[in-house]
Amino acid sequence: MNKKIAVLGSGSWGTALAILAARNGCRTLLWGHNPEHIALLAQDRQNQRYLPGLVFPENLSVTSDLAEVAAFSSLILVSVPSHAFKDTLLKFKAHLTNEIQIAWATKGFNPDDGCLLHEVVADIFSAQTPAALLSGPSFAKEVAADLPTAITIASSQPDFANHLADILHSERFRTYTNSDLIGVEVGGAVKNVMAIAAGIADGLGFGANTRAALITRGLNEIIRLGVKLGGKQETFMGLAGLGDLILTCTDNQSRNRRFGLALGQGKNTLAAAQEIGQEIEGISAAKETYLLAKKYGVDMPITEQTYKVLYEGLAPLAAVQNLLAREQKAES
Ligand SMILES: NC(=O)C1=CN([C@@H]2O[C@H](COP(=O)(O)OP(=O)(O)OC[C@H]3O[C@@H](n4cnc5c(N)ncnc54)[C@H](O)[C@@H]3O)[C@@H](O)[C@H]2O)C=CC1
Ligand SMILES: O=C(CO)COP(=O)(O)O
Repeated sequence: MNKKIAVLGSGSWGTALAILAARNGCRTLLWGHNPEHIALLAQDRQNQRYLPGLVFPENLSVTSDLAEVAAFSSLILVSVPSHAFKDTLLKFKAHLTNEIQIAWATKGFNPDDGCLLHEVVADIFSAQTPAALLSGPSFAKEVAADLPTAITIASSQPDFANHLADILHSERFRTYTNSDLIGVEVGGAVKNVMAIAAGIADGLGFGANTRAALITRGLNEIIRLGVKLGGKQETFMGLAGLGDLILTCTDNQSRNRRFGLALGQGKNTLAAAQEIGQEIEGISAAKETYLLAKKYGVDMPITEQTYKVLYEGLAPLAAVQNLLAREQKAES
């Protein structure tokens, strides 16, 4: 395979995806914004901080120079946190001289305005720029350890989705294509809010019944918002919807779930976030989802209570009580 890809973001997910592409025979360049961290990666040939013990394949190199990225490949895969997504693309664009194809694996909204990330991409580049999103149940450590994983590649340009699938797909990493960008984006962003809520419930000592109820009613909320924003209902029953929701609400590898667990056990938001020490996308997604729900008149009670715990100092137990005290209604 004589293909090249540049991965932007040298955290756990960007590193795992770069290792995956390189293992598949693709020449891969991993970019990170922190030159000292990148120097360590170059020296150790592994990412000690995020994926210790996984030696980089030979065809994986690293850089902190966006000009080098722009010269290396016309295909980039962005895996920086959502708060850095727009800024990273703007800085990258300044170095571009040729056509570009953009994929991203970031899960979240643009923080300033709650826009979906495909809107950010279309604004910065053009609506014609080949664009695709990677999402679904995929913990970085398990992908890097080559454990079987299945994900969704969403794009309105089937040729580009297939091209990306060709680079990433392997026996241990199955890719499914989907044309519903909005549904896949909303599923990936809002499941992090539900994972915090599920963690809170477990941290408070509630049981499996509560967790299953939160996942099911959480899915309902995600569908209501996603369909309102233009996503397709069936997308939310797939890997990037229910699949990722189950993963992050039930497994302690999830930073969002662990953050919620710490809150339920009595830690404050700052202490809980410091304990995790990595990106917790659900914190900002709770705010953005809450504001979108208000803007579009969508009923999202779990999101609302999670928002109030994170931003208004509501006690986790009171949040659960508020949910339970809601009036009896038909299941929908
Ligand atoms: N870790 C995982 O298992 C998965 C993560 N994701 C998504 O991938 C995205 C990145 O998450 P992780 O890599 O897991 O986070 P992480 O916490 O492991 O690493 C975050 C990375 O972002 C970098 N960063 C921080 N501020 C930055 C800035 N202003 N500009 C550029 N880079 C900056 C950090 O230096 C670090 O390399 C998130 O949206 C997350 O939801 C998606 C699927 C799986
Ligand atoms: O999105 C993820 C797995 O699909 C990772 O979830 P966390 O960010 O909660 O760890």
